[in-house]
Amino acid sequence: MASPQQINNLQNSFQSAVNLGGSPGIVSTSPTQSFMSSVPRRVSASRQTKALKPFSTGDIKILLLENVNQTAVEIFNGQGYQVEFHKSSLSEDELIEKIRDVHAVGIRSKTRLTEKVLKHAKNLVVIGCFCIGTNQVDLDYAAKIGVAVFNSPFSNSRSVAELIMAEVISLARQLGDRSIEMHTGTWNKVASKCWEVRGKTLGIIGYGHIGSQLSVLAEAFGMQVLYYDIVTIMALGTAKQVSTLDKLLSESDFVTCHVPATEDTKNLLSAPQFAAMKDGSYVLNASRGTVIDIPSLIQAIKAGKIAGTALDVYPHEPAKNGAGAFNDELNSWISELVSLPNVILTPHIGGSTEEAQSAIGIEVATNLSKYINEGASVGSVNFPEVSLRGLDLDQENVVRVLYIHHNVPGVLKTVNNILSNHNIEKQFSDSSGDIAYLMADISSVNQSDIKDIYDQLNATEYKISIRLLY
Ligand SMILES: NC(=O)c1ccc[n+]([C@@H]2O[C@H](COP(=O)([O-])OP(=O)(O)OC[C@H]3O[C@@H](n4cnc5c(N)ncnc54)[C@H](O)[C@@H]3O)[C@@H](O)[C@H]2O)c1
Ligand SMILES: O=C(O)CC[C@@H](O)C(=O)O
Repeated sequence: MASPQQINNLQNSFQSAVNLGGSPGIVSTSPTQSFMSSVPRRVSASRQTKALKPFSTGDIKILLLENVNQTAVEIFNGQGYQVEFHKSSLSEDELIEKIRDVHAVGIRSKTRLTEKVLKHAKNLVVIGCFCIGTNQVDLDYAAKIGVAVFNSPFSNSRSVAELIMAEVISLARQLGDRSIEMHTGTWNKVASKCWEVRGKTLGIIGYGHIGSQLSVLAEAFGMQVLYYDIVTIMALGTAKQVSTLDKLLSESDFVTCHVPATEDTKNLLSAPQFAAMKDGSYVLNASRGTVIDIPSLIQAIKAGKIAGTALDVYPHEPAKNGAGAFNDELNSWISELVSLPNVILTPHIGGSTEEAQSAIGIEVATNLSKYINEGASVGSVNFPEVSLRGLDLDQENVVRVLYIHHNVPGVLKTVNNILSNHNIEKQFSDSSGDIAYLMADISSVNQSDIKDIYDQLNATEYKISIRLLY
């Protein structure tokens, strides 16, 4: 586990890498119980900006599920937030109960934050997906209720690419089967249908962070790389982008999926696609369980068309670790799948390395803290990206207004009218679809003005949510 010093160093390098300004101070969400309490301000030694800090930090409640890395827990504890940590995901009923009062929730891929669940969240400000995928969250609904969602877009990409590379070789050499045989006392020294990967073609579907990392690794093993993507992407090394999925399928010895779970990628590989593949080729999937139609894959393996598969993700996955959790009740075809030769199955561990989890913990916890403390939404996946530079140390009586609203004409006029008794030091506003987000630093604000500003903004017809930081 990383030491506090290591976390600090990693956090510092993360902050400078993403170039997020502002203060590391402590803040809360809305002018509730403790907003008038006077808490000493903390100041960043390096940036010399003023820490925004309206309320007692003890008011901020963070719910962390699915064994989110301890680096995140330490960052949130360091901010003075109240952290409730769970190793596994929760049932929908438990989640609804727990989400009621919290300001932030941190999850990985198992927890479904649906509209039904989010409707019960009364104080929620931000969601952190401590992973790449965000399909488990209803992003549109979250934005609609003014909740920003952050993820970690690439901290585990290398880990996934390395796992896939290992599996490409394992499939080519039937390593899974040989290992299982040895574990049961069987010595089976065979070369038939075992291959080198050198000179073979790897077909990558989705040439994003993971697909492109994998491309570099595969070429280092002497493989040729083809990729198919819905956008035109510059090839790394000597990889070649192909214009159709069929072309990739018909020319590749190994086909691997690295696309997000969307309506378009549902059953992207099904019976017709397996039929279009080379005889004796291999299929890998470490993206999402919806991307491959597994019953059709089973038929293609049984028919001898596909020589093996490596799967890390499934349409339904167990909520927690444990013996017997991966069974036909979860997905009706599991016993059939496990009985087939050259099938490598892993429990969604593509991104599960110490390096990736620690980096994800730091990245997402830092972004969540910056959003809670300063309102900075840069890097959010469902929100307009807005940030303001930090306040100078000597600025007194300054309030930061965070106003999330419906994207309709007339808002700025109304809001600036409310703020007009004060000096607007700086202001930034952006929109994304129906949602818009305005940040403004206003000066010459007495403590007694704060509640009045809040009430006036709260009464505006366009408002989705408001926070005032000072
Ligand atoms: N197994 C794991 O532990 C693990 C870890 C990380 C990510 N993932 C999954 O892998 C997915 C990909 O990750 P990434 O970081 O490379 O994402 P990314 O967004 O960087 O890249 C995805 C690529 O897929 C392309 N794409 C989208 N729809 C497509 C389609 N219909 N056909 C072809 N290409 C399409 C996009 O244009 C993009 O280039 C994630 O969405 C996540 O669900 C799994
Ligand atoms: O850690 C997880 O649960 C998810 C890993 C991976 O699928 C991701 O989306 O990053």
